[in-house]
Amino acid sequence: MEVVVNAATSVDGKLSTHERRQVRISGDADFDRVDRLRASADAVLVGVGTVLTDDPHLGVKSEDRRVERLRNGRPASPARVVADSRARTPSDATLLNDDAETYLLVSAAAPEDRLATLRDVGATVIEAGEERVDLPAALDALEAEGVERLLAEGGGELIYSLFSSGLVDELSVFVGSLVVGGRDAPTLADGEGFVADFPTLDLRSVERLDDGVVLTYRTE
Ligand SMILES: NC(=O)c1ccc[n+]([C@@H]2O[C@H](COP(=O)([O-])OP(=O)(O)OC[C@H]3O[C@@H](n4cnc5c(N)ncnc54)[C@H](O)[C@@H]3O)[C@@H](O)[C@H]2O)c1
Ligand SMILES: Nc1nc(=O)c(N)c(NC[C@H](O)[C@H](O)[C@H](O)COP(=O)(O)O)[nH]1
Repeated sequence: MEVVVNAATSVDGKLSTHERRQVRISGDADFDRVDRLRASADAVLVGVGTVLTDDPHLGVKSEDRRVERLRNGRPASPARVVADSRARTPSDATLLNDDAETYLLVSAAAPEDRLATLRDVGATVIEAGEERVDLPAALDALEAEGVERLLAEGGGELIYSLFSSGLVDELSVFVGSLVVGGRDAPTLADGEGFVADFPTLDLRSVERLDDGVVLTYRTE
């Protein structure tokens, strides 16, 4: 499976404010680039933190791209996937609508009643891990469902875990020209943090877009 991570940060590396309030960092051209990435993916992954704060849709917005996918025998939008150890995704979350399939990656610690409620509203549940989602195992299960290209859109906890499990193949970051600040504001990679064996990246391109730059890396 090919795993592509995409996010937008401020120049100081933040994904959102210290209150975890969403900030529009990307401009229209960058959101269109994200739409193109979504259109090329079989599934889009976010952490439940992002679902709880942003209530994202994660679908392909461009009608031309939706039509092109349908013409190729694919659903108009990729499947949505949430890393959600304890099944905290609200049952009225936008990404549970009928626009595409939705997978919830949960752990053995997820309460049965929450799982039943979420299955009732159409979610497909994949269990991997005891307390927290075991991402390598969960991604193997997604691959068995036909997901060959996965786009991970954040947030910082999830992106850190993907790096720490060695699962990232490509990273693109839009760096917008603003400073968000805040020692507790989410950054591109949060989690515990590395103290050695830092993942190193191979810078492949630098592109000026909107009022910022897009940096694209492959992992080594
Ligand atoms: N600017 C951007 O590109 C961008 C993108 C996405 C999110 N955001 C922002 O990021 C913030 C949310 O990020 P976050 O870091 O709080 O949450 P997150 O979206 O990374 O979700 C983290 C949660 O996922 C669950 N999870 C399950 N298994 C996990 C695993 N193996 N590893 C890590 N997490 C696992 C846990 O409950 C964890 O708390 C919001 O403020 C949102 O607006 C910004
Ligand atoms: N690329 C990007 N630029 C930003 O400036 C920003 N704030 C996000 N934030 C990620 C956000 O949390 C969601 O994951 C989706 O960007 C929302 O997607 P929808 O429009 O609901 O499909 N992402």
